[in-house]
Amino acid sequence: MSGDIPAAKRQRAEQLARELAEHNRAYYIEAEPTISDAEYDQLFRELEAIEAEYPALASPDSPTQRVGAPPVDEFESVDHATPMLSLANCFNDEELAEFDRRAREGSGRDELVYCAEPKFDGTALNLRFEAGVMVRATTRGDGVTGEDITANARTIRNLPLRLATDNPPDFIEIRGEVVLARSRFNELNERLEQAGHKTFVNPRNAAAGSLRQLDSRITATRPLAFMGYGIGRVDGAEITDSLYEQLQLLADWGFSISPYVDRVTGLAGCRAYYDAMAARRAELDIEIDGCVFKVDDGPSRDELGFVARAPRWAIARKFPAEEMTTRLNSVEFQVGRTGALTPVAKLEPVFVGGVTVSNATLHNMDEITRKDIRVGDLVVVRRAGDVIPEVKEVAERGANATPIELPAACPVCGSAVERVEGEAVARCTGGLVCAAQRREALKHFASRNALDIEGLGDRQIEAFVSEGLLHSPADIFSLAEHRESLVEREGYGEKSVANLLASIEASKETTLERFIFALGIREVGQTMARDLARHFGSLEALRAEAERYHQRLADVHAQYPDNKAARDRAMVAEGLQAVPGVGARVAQSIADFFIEPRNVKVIDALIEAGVHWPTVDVDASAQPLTGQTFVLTGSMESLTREEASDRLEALGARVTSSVSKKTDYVVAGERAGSKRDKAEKLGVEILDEAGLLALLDQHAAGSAPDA
Ligand SMILES: NC(=O)c1ccc[n+]([C@@H]2O[C@H](COP(=O)([O-])OP(=O)(O)OC[C@H]3O[C@@H](n4cnc5c(N)ncnc54)[C@H](O)[C@@H]3O)[C@@H](O)[C@H]2O)c1
Ligand SMILES: [Zn+2]
Repeated sequence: MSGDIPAAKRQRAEQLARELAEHNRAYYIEAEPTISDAEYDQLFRELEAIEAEYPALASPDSPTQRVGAPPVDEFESVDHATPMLSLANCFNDEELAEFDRRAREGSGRDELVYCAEPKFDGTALNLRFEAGVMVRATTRGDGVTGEDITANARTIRNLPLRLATDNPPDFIEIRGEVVLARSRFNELNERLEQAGHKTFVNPRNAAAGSLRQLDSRITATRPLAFMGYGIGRVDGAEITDSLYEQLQLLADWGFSISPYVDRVTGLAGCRAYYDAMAARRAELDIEIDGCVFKVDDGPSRDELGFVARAPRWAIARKFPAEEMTTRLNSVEFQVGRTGALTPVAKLEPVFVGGVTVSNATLHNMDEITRKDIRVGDLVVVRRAGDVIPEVKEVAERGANATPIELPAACPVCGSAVERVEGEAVARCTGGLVCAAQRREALKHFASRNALDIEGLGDRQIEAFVSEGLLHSPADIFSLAEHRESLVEREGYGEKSVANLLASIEASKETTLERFIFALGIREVGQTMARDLARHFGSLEALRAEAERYHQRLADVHAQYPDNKAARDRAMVAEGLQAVPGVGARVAQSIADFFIEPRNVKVIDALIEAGVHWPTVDVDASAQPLTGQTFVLTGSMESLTREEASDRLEALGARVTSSVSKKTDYVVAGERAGSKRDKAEKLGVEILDEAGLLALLDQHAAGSAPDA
């Protein structure tokens, strides 16, 4: 039978097995992996696929049949009372559905209830308690035999050394993950760096490496935490067979468990849980790399049983890998709306964060220099959540790698490129002469949150700009003069041109805040535009104040030519800076914008073309919470953050995302983290959920007409 296996397959399987065993050692023993988890998983799946096709190749010691890595001599080896297995994993929704289908069939249920938990990205630990006292702690090792690291485990501060109960089981194994919170990880790395030691790549490796220290005094200096997730063998006590209830039991006994554990029903429940955790991932201080779904009831689990390395009743639904390595082929400089030159990496396409990425930002020249990135290098690309993919660091220096240089002239218009002292950003000095800046300014002007011109998207603008139909935003309103030639264009016709011209006409009726936002003033986003509109009520008032500010700035400069602190102090009370959220930098760019004659010309032309808006009644728009800034953090029971934010904004408040001295209130729900700490440090008032509701009620009541 083994004669049927093609030699190439056998060789590949052997090679994969060898490589994976080597990676296991680097990962579990050294805590210094040499490839990313995603790449490891790819190799693992390749081996699994070959073994599925040729089962004779799946030897009992194949990495697909075993867990982790065997213990080393440095620690004493200890057998677990029940094996510590791994988890089957899946990377997409179909595989999750397949798991649910098999679990239902295997257990004979129409629908299963799952205990849903975050999958901690740390390292597993098994604890033995005898008569309620922790007597031994072991690593997972190869799943059967682990390493005795009791002395190290005792140093973990949130790990109870005695169960908080009067009736402990005679014997119990408690399992969980040793983790290092992100914030603690950064502190640790800083400390290591200062002491001239090697730093860790990520919190997981730091946790694993710290736990396996031969000197427990070193472990004691590492801010590790233990998060309980399960129970192994139990003697001398009847405990609930519901995994969800077992977790509550762990919590009662004094263990930290994830605040996000839940009980969900069926595939739909698992999906919703996964989506919710994926959305929350970035803000969690303890890193997670997926969700775990475990069949909650004991009898169903017994029906399902185990395969070699994992239970059939549990699955880890992994988040898409956020980092991958690939080749940096070249660098292009893109010119933005404000002339800023952004270096963009052109990459060998790579699947990361759930999408194929071939462009990633390199941020600016300072970052490139700091990370010493060169064309031809193998680089780590990161795409976390919805953020733009970035080149994080060099993974390996390429042969013949060449340094990246900032062009002296704008790649689009040829104007000089300038780098302002103390700023990381380089800019094209061409202004509206530069087609790239014009194009980006026009895209911004027509975009949804600005004038919202339907039918005039990025693609159309690019075409119109390159054909010379559009130079400045005001030209949009004379497109009607080119009706004839527009109709002739490919992909256009009478009807689409009529639609486009109609939506351009309709966009003339707008609001002051949209108009201010559409101008594309540097540093002025949507929220700021709204605040400016509300504060000044009219464009004339804003313009007048910008001019006054500019003049005042010049005077103050003359008064204190060498004293920036004095200048800053003198400007604090100036008109523009009285608007919430407007600091010296923003005020300066607003002033610069309105002083520039080319901008004034564009504004006048737009108004001339018929763009108009109702005046904002400054007094009427002053609402109970106008001028107050809120930051929301943590979760609340009775309303989501979006709802809270909507209700606050409806009362005139500003809701922002970062806490500063200018923040009036931080609303801290359950599990609020670093933002709450920062508020405490800065002395910003903190409201809990009840406090927020009271505040909302008070103002809602206040605005209702009294009988
Ligand atoms: N980069 C490398 O070289 C390399 C090498 C080996 C392994 N790996 C990574 O490790 C994975 C395999 O490791 P594994 O076998 O430890 O599996 P795993 O880490 O994917 O899943 C099993 C482990 O999850 C942990 N876990 C976290 N939260 C849990 C929860 N709520 N309930 C139960 N368990 C929970 C437990 O420690 C358990 O042992 C691979 O898929 C790969 O991503 C990478
Ligand atoms: Zn240019």
